[in-house]
Order: sequence, then C-alpha cells, then structure tokens
Amino acid sequence: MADTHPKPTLEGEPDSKRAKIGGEDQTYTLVLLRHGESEWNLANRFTGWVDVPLSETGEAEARAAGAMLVDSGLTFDVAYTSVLRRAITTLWRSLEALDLCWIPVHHSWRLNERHYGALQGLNKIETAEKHGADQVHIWRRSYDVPPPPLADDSPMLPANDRRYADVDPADLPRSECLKDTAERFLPYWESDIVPAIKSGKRVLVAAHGNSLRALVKHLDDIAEDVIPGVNIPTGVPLVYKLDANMRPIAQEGSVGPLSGVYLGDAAAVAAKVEATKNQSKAK
Ligand SMILES: O=C(O)[C@@H](CO)OP(=O)(O)O
Repeated sequence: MADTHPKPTLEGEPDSKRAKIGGEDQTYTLVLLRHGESEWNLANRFTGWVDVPLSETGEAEARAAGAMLVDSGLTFDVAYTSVLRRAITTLWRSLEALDLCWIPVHHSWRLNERHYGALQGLNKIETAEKHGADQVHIWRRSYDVPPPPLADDSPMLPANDRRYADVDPADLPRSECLKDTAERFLPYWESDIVPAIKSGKRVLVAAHGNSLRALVKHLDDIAEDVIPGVNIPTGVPLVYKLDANMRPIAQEGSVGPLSGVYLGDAAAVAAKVEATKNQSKAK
C-alpha cells in the first residue's frame, strides 16, 4: 500500500524554515523576570533566602507579566527558577497566562536571591536609621562588601533547611555580596542555561533582584562601580537578544547600561526602578 503520510523533511524548504542553530549569525531571545512584590517587599524587610510568599500585589504583577509576555508574542521551551516560592509562583502565574504549564522547569539554589546574612528580616529604613544610609547602600548595592553574616546559632542558616540537603555545605552562604552571588550563579548559567539557549530552546529565567543583577552585570559587562546604580523592578519581563557568543545585541528601548528591554509602559517601569532604589530612604 502506498504511504500517504507526508514525509517530515526540510529538504527543498526555503532557508528561513531550516533550523540554523549554532551559526555565527544566530541570535537568541532570553527573557529575565524578577518575581512580583513579596510580603517582605511590602513590609520593606531584607529578605534574601527567607522563603516569603508573594503579596496580593505581587500575585497581580506576576499575572500581568504573563499577559505582557502573551501580548509580545514570546513563547518558551524551558524555564529556570530558584528554590524560593516568590520566584517559583511568579513563574507559575506567567506560564499559566502563556498556556505553558507543561514546559520543563528547572529549580536551582544558584538562582536564589543574594543571601542577606544577619540583615534578613530587618526593616530597611530602621536599619538605615541605625547604621546610616551610606552603610545600608553599601550593603544593598556594593559589588564586593557583604552584609554581616548569620550567627552560628541562627535558625536561618541554610544548613538547617532541607531544600539545601544536596548542596555541599561549603557552598552554603551565611551572607553574600553581589560578587559572591555571581560566583555561585554563573557556573550554573554556563553549565545549564547557556547550552539550553545555544540548542535553540527559548528560555525564561524567573529569579530575584540581585541574582538577576549578577546576570545582567555579566551579560552587559557592567563595571563594578556602575552596577550599584542598577535596580531591577518586580514583575516586569526584561527581554535580551543575544548573539552566538551570548553577547547582548543592542535594542531600541533599552535603558542605562542594560541592553535588555523591559516590556510594558516605560514610565511605569522607571517608577518601579526608582521605588526599589529608594527602599532604604525615609519617606
Ligand atoms: O531584600 C532582598 O532580598 C532584596 C530584594 O527584595 O532587597 P534589595 O533590593 O534591598 O537588595
């Protein structure tokens, strides 16, 4: 009997329909998404590795981020997130909006927020009143000055948390500066996320303000004295175009030292960035 099924072949197809993964002219789209507002963003408390949920506003921001992604026509093959629920829930809400709940989702502690050490749980304005605004700015945004570490008997030590049972205890922080966060995140970027992007998978990374600052610093090669001025807003997709060497391609609409472009209203994004920057300033 004659085989009536069409043969799935690209032979004879125009070039535009062929997969051209890996060529020098290959470009890739990567989307970064900071979680929506958490309960501790709302309460203005240093959060770090404390696993707080999204606030009501954060839930709405996460759904809105999903809607923005739908409107932009972007879609994804795989997602990466941390082991903290504010990023995970944000990813879920976005994937629900995109009708992509089925795609593989990889969780790694290496995508966690920067560990805020002994500041975790403290109010940012009260901490500035006690230690001075300059000191708090250094703890929040300097590249290489970590906040004071957790004490030996702190219940917040990651070693006490079952989710880190498989992590080498030597890798578990008691406090981190951005440089430390970059040093534990970038190996995962290189070993897992870059190969996925280069294989042609469209990647969504849902993470945190400072783990994403570590990533954009790396992508855009932002200087150590410039990165303190970079703040990433909650719940706004940031779209990067990358070349075959994972270098960002300049795009219209990018802001400051970032080559990525935020989706949504530019003025609203700028207001959110400003609010993040000013969290430790008395109103
Ligand atoms: O508290 C935190 O973990 C982070 C993000 O919310 O705060 P900051 O923006 O001050 O680094």
